[in-house]
Amino acid sequence: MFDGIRQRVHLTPEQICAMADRHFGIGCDQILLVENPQSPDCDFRYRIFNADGGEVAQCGNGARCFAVFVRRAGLSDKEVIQVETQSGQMQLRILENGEVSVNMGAPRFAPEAIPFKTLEEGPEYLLEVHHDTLRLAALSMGNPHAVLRVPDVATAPVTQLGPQIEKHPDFPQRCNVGFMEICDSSHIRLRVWERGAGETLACGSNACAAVVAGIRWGALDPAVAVDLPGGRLHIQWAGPGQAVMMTGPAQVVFDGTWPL
Ligand SMILES: N[C@@H](CCC[C@H](N)C(=O)O)C(=O)O
Repeated sequence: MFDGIRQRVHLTPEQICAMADRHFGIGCDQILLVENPQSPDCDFRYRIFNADGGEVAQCGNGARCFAVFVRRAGLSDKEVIQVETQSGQMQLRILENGEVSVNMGAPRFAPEAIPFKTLEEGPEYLLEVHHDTLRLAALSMGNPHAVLRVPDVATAPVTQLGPQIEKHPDFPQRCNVGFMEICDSSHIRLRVWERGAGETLACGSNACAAVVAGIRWGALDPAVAVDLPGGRLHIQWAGPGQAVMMTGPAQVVFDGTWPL
């Protein structure tokens, strides 16, 4: 059980993100707040906040970082850590090489589960954006994702189209937008415009969404290496109803304390 919360402080997520910026001079993409779990099967529970202070249900990078944080702080020596999140129970496994493998759960495609406004469910949708019609996949990894295929990720219009798709009225809870270049059937390059955070160096849940979309389009194998600006992830998906497995590193950047 987690016994780290000794003092309750009343800060809003916006205040925490702003303090992180002020004290550490960084732009945080997400912050995780750790709590005691409700289920006896779980070791920890955490809540996830985007840089804009909005609470969200899923964060693949956060899951890997959390596993490394727990091990480093000596909070658990279990090989598999069970955590509760808003998107359900997740298993985080620390591998011998220090990387973390995360069971990200099964993707969901039902439009109301994403949520995405469309008349029919499909592996691909057409979305009108500023007089252009874009082809994209829409799916949920516990949080909403759109994935577009681009010829060259380096020149993809991430900062132009990303915010427009993120806030498109057909995504009523907004979405994370991935721009995927398929190098070959087991290797993609990806840049992500994240809901509530803008373009980030990596997004684990969008990496899962991109690989799932590519597999459904018949363009990718069940195991794919995903190169993001921040590093490489390995994603595996065996098909509908199966959980997506994400494996990759997490690196400690610094420790800090806030005088409250
Ligand atoms: N911005 C996302 C939540 C964070 C995703 C994360 N960076 C990841 O690695 O999966 C959202 O609003 O859903």
